[in-house]
Amino acid sequence: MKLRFAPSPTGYLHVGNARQAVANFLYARRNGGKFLLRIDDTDVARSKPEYEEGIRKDLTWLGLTWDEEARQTERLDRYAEVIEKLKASGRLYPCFESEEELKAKREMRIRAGKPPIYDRAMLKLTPEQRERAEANGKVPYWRFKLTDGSRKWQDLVMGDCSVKLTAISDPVLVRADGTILYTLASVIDDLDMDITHIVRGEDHVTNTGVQIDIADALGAKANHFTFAHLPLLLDSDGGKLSKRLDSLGLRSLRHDGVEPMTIISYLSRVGTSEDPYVMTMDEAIAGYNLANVSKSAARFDMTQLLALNRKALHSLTFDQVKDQLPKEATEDFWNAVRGNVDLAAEIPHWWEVTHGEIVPPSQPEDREFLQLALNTLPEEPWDEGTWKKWTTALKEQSGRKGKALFMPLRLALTGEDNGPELHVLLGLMGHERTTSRLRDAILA
Ligand SMILES: Nc1ncnc2c1ncn2[C@@H]1O[C@H](COP(=O)(O)OP(=O)(O)OP(=O)(O)O)[C@@H](O)[C@H]1O
Repeated sequence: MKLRFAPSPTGYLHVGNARQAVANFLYARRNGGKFLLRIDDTDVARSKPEYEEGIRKDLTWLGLTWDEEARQTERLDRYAEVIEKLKASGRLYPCFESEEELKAKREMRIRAGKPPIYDRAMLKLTPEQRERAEANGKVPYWRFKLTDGSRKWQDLVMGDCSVKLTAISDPVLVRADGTILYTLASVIDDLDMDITHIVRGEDHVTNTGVQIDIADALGAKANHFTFAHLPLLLDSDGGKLSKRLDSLGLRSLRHDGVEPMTIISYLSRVGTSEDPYVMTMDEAIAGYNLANVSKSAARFDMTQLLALNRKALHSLTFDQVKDQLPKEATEDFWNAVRGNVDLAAEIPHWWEVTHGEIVPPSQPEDREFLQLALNTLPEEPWDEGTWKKWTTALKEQSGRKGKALFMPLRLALTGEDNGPELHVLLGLMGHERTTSRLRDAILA
């Protein structure tokens, strides 16, 4: 068994692309198969080395490893060979119509109530007509003659699938400048590289019908590949994700401090009936099952991802998280804040709270209470009982309790209306910082 993830380096990966990478990887590993990374860079105008580098970096960060890799632009000689064969067999046929001519034809067909598919006029071109066109300086591009019928397959996610080839225009597979299109290059690669399972987005269903036809023309046996088309992942408003717009990009999730295993766990369960929980990679592999993937589009739920990430961060030990913490951070600090952050990007703020500077918000109606808090703050040395001693005294002298007692203190000491336990933070902040913060809050 061998699977592949074949992104085009035309942008940075978003969570939708990542869903496919994760599905291919987990499925391959679950079944003892191989996993190949193939960079589909035949679209030279849009492909960029920095995107390719970005893709590798994001996949590596996620913890996905691949056994082989390939790049389409390194296989151009092989493609040329196959293209010649398809031309010789007549399956690739030369076309000379311009964009404008094709547009006019499409409009005519629509007016005549016919589907706007290519009429195969160029199939009837005589050798003389072709010579004349070339003598006039026209260079052909090449279409693939689809068979007249439907291509069917049993999809691991979508079930029975069928694509009616008579309802599709013969696809252009070679441009006038001789460059190959993705649709053909990808079939040649999948055959040459012994890919057995093609797991990709639902946007490829029509391509699959065409590609089965191409694979057949290249001599592949029936049902050579097993297909699984996973529904697209939409943003929370149901909108399309786009590599070009960098929407929900892996890079930005990484920079915000989402843990890679949060993403793997989430993506392995999104669009299934099973709830995600924070898994190890081994658990994700062992529990992955394409049969659980729903046929309908799934929405990416940031709130759910953050809740999962909070749990993932909570479970990290000081040693595991050290690299993401401020340089001087201690284990006590991590233990105090670890249950209260959704994103690692929030950690520096808590470091400022316990060891740096913050500007407390103004609480004019609580100034007197804060002054009382300052007056009753126990002198050093502090110990485990200091918080209790302080708040008991404060409670007695102010007559406050519950939220009225704790919220002004929390706001004055941390600048936030929620966060780690105050008694733990107090110990980390120390007497001097606590005093000056209360003073600042009184003056704010
Ligand atoms: N929103 C999405 N949800 C799930 N899978 C997706 C989504 N968008 C793309 N994919 C899948 O990601 C894989 C990588 O494809 P590709 O690199 O062509 O991405 P793309 O986002 O479609 O790129 P482009 O915008 O350049 O066409 C394919 O399997 C494709 O089906």
